[in-house]
Amino acid sequence: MNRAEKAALQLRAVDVLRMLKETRTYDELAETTGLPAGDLNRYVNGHVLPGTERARDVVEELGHEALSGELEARIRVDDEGYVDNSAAVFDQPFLDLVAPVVANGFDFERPDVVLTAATDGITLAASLASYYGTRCVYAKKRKETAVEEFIEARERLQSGIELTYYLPESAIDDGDAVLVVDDLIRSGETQELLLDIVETADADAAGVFALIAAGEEGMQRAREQTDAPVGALTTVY
Ligand SMILES: Nc1ncnc2[nH]cnc12
Repeated sequence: MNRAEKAALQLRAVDVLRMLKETRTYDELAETTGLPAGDLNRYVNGHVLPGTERARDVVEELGHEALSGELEARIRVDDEGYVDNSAAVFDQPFLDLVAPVVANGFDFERPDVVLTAATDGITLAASLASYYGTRCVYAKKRKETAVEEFIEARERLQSGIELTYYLPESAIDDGDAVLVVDDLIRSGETQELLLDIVETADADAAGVFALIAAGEEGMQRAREQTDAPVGALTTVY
């Protein structure tokens, strides 16, 4: 971790503690975290920053659990198993808390680019890209105007419909480490297309991440396609 990442981690730990503090007293927060109430008070009030190790523990362990809980509280699954996650993907401050937890808790290689597919993954990808200080790029189902060269990935879906995603060729360089992210992974079809784009670009996958895994199928499919870590913050059904 470089100095800027350490500072970002310390600030994110404060964000996580502030989130937890909203529903707890300092004594309860001390119990949850195992840290002294006096220190917590100074962190939450912004007078002192937690050291790097403490910050890492807060973000990786507490953050992960707390954010999975927050995410679960924000999503609704309908009778047919479809997920309404608008309360998560429309909430940029929430996603800004997710980014350091993802960056520190999933063994992903440090990416040069964060890649998603338009549209619902974009806010998450933007948070992650901002945390890592990298580009955020997204493939679309149509060719953007005035771009001359595209990387294309085409697939026939389970439904029989052919789907093509297009990414401007300049978005990913040879040898880039690319973190593939999306709000939701279910069949794994979108992730497969995005991983195809990474391969066509002669780049390397740094990992595959989704906020929500709807079942295990998509995660499994992604694992078959890449050796990079594949993870989700929460799994429904
Ligand atoms: N919102 C959603 N819920 C469940 N499966 C999906 N596949 C694509 N979008 C989905």
